[in-house]
Amino acid sequence: MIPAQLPANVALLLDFDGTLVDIAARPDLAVVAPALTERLHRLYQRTDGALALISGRHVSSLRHFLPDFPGVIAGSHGAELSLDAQTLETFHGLDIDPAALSQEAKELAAPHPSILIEDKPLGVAMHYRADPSLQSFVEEAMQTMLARHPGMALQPAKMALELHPAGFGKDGAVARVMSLPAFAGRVPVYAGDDLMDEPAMAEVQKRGGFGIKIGPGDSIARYRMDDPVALAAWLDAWLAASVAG
Ligand SMILES: O=P(O)(O)OC[C@H]1O[C@H](O[C@H]2O[C@H](CO)[C@@H](O)[C@H](O)[C@H]2O)[C@H](O)[C@@H](O)[C@@H]1O
Repeated sequence: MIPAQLPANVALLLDFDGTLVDIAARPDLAVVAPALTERLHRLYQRTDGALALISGRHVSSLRHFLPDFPGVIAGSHGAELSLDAQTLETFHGLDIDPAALSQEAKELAAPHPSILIEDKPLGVAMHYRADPSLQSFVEEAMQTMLARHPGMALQPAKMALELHPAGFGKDGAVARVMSLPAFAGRVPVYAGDDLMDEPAMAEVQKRGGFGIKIGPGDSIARYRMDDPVALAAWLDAWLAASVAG
């Protein structure tokens, strides 16, 4: 079911992969349409700045794809917060050596060259999208990494498993963003496509807002849309109606 409209005083919280852009073969191959950049600027203006990306990606990856994004970015599953291009705050208290994690993951994945290791500043991800039959192998390898790194946790993603600081998730990211001045007192609406988005859906619905699940799969979100194209069209219609009204 598609929501009839957005609340007048909405805070828009948006996931990136699978929600604003289509899922791609590899993380670096995500494609940002020029219309998306323009849409995000208009949403930022229409919400008086209450626009945030809430992503499993790290902030610098999101700024690479959306260099002019005007809103707030909560990255790395809520362990990072960036209010603008000049600021980046991290919240974990761990001593993380990303190069060592990357090397370790590469060694564990070495028997299967189709596994992709994604370097992340606060962890590492192992992707098996190129060969989904390697899911169990990846799960086992990442369990090995988890056992070696106290304070870290595993986060399943689409055709991937990520090691990242424990105690962080998108529900915490939503709570942190909603406490910022531009967001406080507004009705949070969250759109996401993945399992890792479900805690965020729960958090916004607990706060009187609603979630929108993008694509197939079980979800506690009150609403659903087929794909990023459907979400984009719905947001554009809301922006157009705002101008007309
Ligand atoms: O929270 P998100 O913004 O949705 O980010 C979640 C993870 O997305 C990326 O991986 C996923 O998208 C890739 C590109 O479409 C795809 O190739 C991969 O299979 C998906 O799992 C990203 O690479 C991760 O770091 C994010 O945590």
